[in-house]
Amino acid sequence: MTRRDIPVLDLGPYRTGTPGALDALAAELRHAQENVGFFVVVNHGVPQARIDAAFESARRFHALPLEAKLALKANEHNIGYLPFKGSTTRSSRVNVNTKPNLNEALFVKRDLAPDHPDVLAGKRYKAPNQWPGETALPGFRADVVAYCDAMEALAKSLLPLYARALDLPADWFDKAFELPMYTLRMTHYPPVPEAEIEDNQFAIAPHTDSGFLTLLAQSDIPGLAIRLPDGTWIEPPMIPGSFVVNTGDLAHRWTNERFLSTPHRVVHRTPRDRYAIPFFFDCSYDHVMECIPTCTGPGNPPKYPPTTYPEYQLWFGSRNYAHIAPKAGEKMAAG
Ligand SMILES: O=C(O)CCC(=O)C(=O)O
Ligand SMILES: [Fe+2]
Repeated sequence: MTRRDIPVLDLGPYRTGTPGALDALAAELRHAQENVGFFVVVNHGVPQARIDAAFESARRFHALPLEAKLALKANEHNIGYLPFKGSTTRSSRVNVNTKPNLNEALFVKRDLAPDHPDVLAGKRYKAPNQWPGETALPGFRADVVAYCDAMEALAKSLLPLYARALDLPADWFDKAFELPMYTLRMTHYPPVPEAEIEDNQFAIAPHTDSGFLTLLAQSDIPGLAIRLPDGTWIEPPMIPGSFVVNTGDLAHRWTNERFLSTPHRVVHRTPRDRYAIPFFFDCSYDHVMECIPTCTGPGNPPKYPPTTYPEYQLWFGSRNYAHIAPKAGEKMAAG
């Protein structure tokens, strides 16, 4: 297997409305989703300055003193700071991960005001972000929110392709994604001397992402590897300014396993700090993901019960993070 096994999709003709471009690209997407679960997009329209500012925000945040970061420790909504070695990827189906990941991260969700009705109602995963002060990091909040807005717009623009790839009308996902849930993970992987890395320990251990799709701005430092269905690990083509896009577990379940949720991991051997800013994109909070009609039929019954974002994320979060646990009466999806 070679690098060429991860398809590169050019969004240019689709974005400019070239006749036939939607269905041509949807066919490429279908191939990528059914065979690899990962692809790379170019000509996506997100300005490079916006991407650079997001990487710079990650660098600035993690350069803060540890006490300042610990003051923002991730809460029951998985919003906030996850300390170094603060997660162990127990949700994995491809590796028994017992060692904590060699990274620290800041999790950001849609920027809700403290008096937002869902916040006041105490809904899981609906809470204000935990920002460092404007004095400590001037412009940080504005840059991160602008990046989330750009990622939300890009992800939404891909939905007609996902719909056509599944032989559905182009607007089929519109209702489900009326107010998408999303999470930006701003990760720092410090260089760790070889001698300090234990057996079966990773910068981020083999895992599948939990959501519908992930947009990962390409880092200039390698480390990400993808496990193809035949078991070989390959690296995505490093195309500056591109995004690596992959399907997560919720798309895998929703499509009755037609779209792959492909395992991946990060091994960080470059003696430099590595930053990653994956954006995890999901449907609206209350939308019930029930097996997509074109993914089931005689002899192919739905393999999963219908589920919602909070039900599935609660299972995933409680496996991987000590700070996430179901409360009495809270519904959780079996993984
Ligand atoms: O750091 C990367 O390149 C990928 C990180 C990743 O897979 C994740 O955070 O889910
Ligand atoms: Fe991932």
